[in-house]
Amino acid sequence: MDRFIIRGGKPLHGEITIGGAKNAGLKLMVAGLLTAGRLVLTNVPRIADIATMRDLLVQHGVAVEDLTGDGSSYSIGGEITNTEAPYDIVSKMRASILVLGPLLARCGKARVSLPGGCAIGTRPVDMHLKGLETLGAEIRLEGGYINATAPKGLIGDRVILPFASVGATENLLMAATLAKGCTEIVNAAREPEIGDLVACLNAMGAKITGSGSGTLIIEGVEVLHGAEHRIMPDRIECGTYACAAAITGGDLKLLGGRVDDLGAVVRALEETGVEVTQESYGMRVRRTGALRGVDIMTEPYPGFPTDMQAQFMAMLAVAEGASMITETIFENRFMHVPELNRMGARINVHGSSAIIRGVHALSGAPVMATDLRASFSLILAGLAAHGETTLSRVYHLDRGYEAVEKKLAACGANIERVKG
Ligand SMILES: CC(=O)N[C@H]1[C@@H](OP(=O)(O)OP(=O)(O)OC[C@H]2O[C@@H](n3ccc(=O)[nH]c3=O)[C@H](O)[C@@H]2O)O[C@H](CO)[C@@H](O)[C@@H]1O
Ligand SMILES: C=C(OP(=O)(O)O)C(=O)O
Repeated sequence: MDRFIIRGGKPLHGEITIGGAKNAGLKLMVAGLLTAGRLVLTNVPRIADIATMRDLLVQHGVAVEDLTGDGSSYSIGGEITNTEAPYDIVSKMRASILVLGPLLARCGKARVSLPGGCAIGTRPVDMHLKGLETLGAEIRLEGGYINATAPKGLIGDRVILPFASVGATENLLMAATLAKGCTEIVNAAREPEIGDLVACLNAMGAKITGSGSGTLIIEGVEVLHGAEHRIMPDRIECGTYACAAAITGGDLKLLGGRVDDLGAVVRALEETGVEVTQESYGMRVRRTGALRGVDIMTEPYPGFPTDMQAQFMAMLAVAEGASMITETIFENRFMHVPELNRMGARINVHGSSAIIRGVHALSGAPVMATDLRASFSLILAGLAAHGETTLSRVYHLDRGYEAVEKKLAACGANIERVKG
């Protein structure tokens, strides 16, 4: 298992190119299941989750071609020969559940392993299943699998989501593109990645309106055709490197970064005393004064994203004064707290809130990654800490961040990957 060795204390200066968004790219690849034509995706991030999604799609029988040979551009589409998503892939990556709607819509049946929980929470899929049932699917849970059929095809209807779930919105949205008649998804999630998916589906011939409004209207069509789509920049990667500039007192140009996608994060950064500007090349983030504590609550978009919570906590650990972070999306997303405390942070968790009392400095320590964003919060702490930090279980990080050590080292960080 690879690990990182980080020797902290250097402010980061320079340019980092923001890659394509993991949380858009994965769903856009799944959209390839909806067409017998060719969906060409560009700006694909070279991360482990994308490779897992490629494996999943290939075992469904569709053609997945690496167009440039470097994993940055794929063509996806063709006939589906297998409608089962097996446990060994779904258990690796929860986004696999998103094949359920498209398989049902195109083939009238699907057998998908239940994803189960993960380090950050139990993460049920009841809203995905209830929504598909509203569209006419018959669903049975058996032996850890979701067995779904739509003998008469999917039929458009009104689905009211009790919570604006990102995954449920995407599953229903994709299924509804090929359903008979009109579907309305009320209380749909509004994350920018869903806007990207809508844009791609519409380019494939879908008829979707209401993107970003909380109500999606989908007029079903007979077939979707091929299209070409460039995956949006990863707002979470961008926000993460913004925290790297902030925690080290540096100045980073985040090429391709978009302030508009990161409203709540940018406002919180500014409250801590960090300067953020939109430039023609992307987002610039710099800090010259002290960091100040702030209070944050994670919420569905346009609120503060849960996927930025751990990284912000590392930053607030060295801010002046006290901060409070309340996590409302996942019930167990504070696994980084004991690790940050081992580096000298003073953080107490009370239920869904963490109180962070800023300390003057952190000190390097051996720490362990528990999930994707927690991993990066420990890297951030290591970049700011005195001495050496060793981060193990880097495979969590590799799920969603491309070339971390190269991007950071190019801006002056002392970080190396030790293979093992
Ligand atoms: C691959 C991807 O894009 N992952 C993102 C997606 O995850 P994901 O799509 O899993 O997140 P959801 O918005 O669906 O989940 C939010 C909350 O709703 C609960 N829930 C969800 C569905 C359901 O049927 N029943 C239910 O109870 C979940 O357990 C969780 O507590 O959105 C999350 C919230 O922005 C992000 O943190 C993840 O990075
Ligand atoms: C929680 C995340 O991803 P996933 O939904 O794939 O676990 C994330 O990207 O931070």
